[in-house]
Amino acid sequence: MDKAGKTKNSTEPAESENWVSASQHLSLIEKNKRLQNTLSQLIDSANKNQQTQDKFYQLELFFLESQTFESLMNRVLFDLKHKLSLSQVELVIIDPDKEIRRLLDEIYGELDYQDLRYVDDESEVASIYQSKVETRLTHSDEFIQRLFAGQPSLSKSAAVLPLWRGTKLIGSLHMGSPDPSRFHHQLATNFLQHMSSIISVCIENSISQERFVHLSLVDMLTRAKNRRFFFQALAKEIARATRANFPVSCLFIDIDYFKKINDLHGHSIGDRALRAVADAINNLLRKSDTLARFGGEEFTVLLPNSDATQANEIAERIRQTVARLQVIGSDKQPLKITISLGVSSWQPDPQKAANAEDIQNHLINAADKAVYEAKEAGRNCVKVSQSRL
Ligand SMILES: Nc1nc2c(ncn2[C@@H]2O[C@H](COP(=O)(O)OP(=O)(O)OP(=O)(O)O)[C@@H](O)[C@H]2O)c(=O)[nH]1
Repeated sequence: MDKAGKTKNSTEPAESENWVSASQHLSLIEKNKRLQNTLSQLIDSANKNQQTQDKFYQLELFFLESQTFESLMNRVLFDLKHKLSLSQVELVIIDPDKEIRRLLDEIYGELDYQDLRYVDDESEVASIYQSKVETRLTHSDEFIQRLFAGQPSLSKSAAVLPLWRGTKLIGSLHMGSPDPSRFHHQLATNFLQHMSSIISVCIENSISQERFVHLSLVDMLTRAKNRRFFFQALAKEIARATRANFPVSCLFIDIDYFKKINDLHGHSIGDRALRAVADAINNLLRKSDTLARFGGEEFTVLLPNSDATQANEIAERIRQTVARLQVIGSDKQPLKITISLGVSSWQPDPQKAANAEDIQNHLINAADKAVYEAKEAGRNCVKVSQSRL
């Protein structure tokens, strides 16, 4: 019983138990401070993580938005460097049989990136990793030197990310930082790995997209470009020639008496002759020239930076080469294949501004007329248009 006569409840703590000593009180305050510190560090780190996640999320969207292989490469090789403050970015793409290189070459012509490297098979990528092909963060000078071989060493740490599509290795992405602690082996790699998966998907998608573009610009029989591509290339070339003050020339090429080849030897031998003519012309052209199949047995060639004299020489060389072709006919004898060629040229004149459409019409109409003259003159010859704009 207490002084008030109440019986003390046995479950209530004794007064001495309720009493907290000053030292215990201080220690609780300390503990609380520490907990608050830990909490604010956790919140800090969660915020930083959120910011990093947002940054990577934005980057991934940025990659996913690229419509062509060219724009994707610009984003991966240049923009990524700036957005993540990197010193070096290099991309390696596995391209067996050089199929991707050929495809891009045919669509874009010269599409050269210093930091884009193609290799023929997986083993060349595996050799970069030395051991297992998996995400690697390193500050090993020796590894970094080898990674960016041939370039001055600007990086003190690097992330090496394999690019997978499912279980298929399609390439490798290498990022270098001037900061030695940027890519250290304890850093969480999940953001980087996620980004590399997105880049893998984007690479595959953009290449599939380019395959469609290619189908719509190339003549399937002869592998020459089609009329649509020719007009696009011509418009681009006229703009470039105007800026740089270069001449542009066009050849119109028509196979002589082609109907007879079909009639005498059948359509499939006619097709073979068409392919042989296209290949022969293509082999005589520069990479920057464009051969297109304009219609049935008609081809056009766009010759950037060539004047009438140079174009005439090329036309004559093509004529002679085609005349020597050995395409075997249905009678097992070589066919007689000859072509008639018309040449047109245009040279920018600073005194006389011309509009692009007029230049285009002039080049096409003049070359077309010149082929007609070559046919009239007995075929198997070259005529150079004297018409000026
Ligand atoms: N085998 C084949 N023949 C084609 C193709 N496209 C067009 N041709 C044929 O090309 C022939 C063109 O004949 P014409 O326009 O009369 O000209 P040509 O016989 O070459 O006579 P000239 O041009 O006057 O020397 C036609 O018989 C078309 O059927 C094709 O893809 N394959």
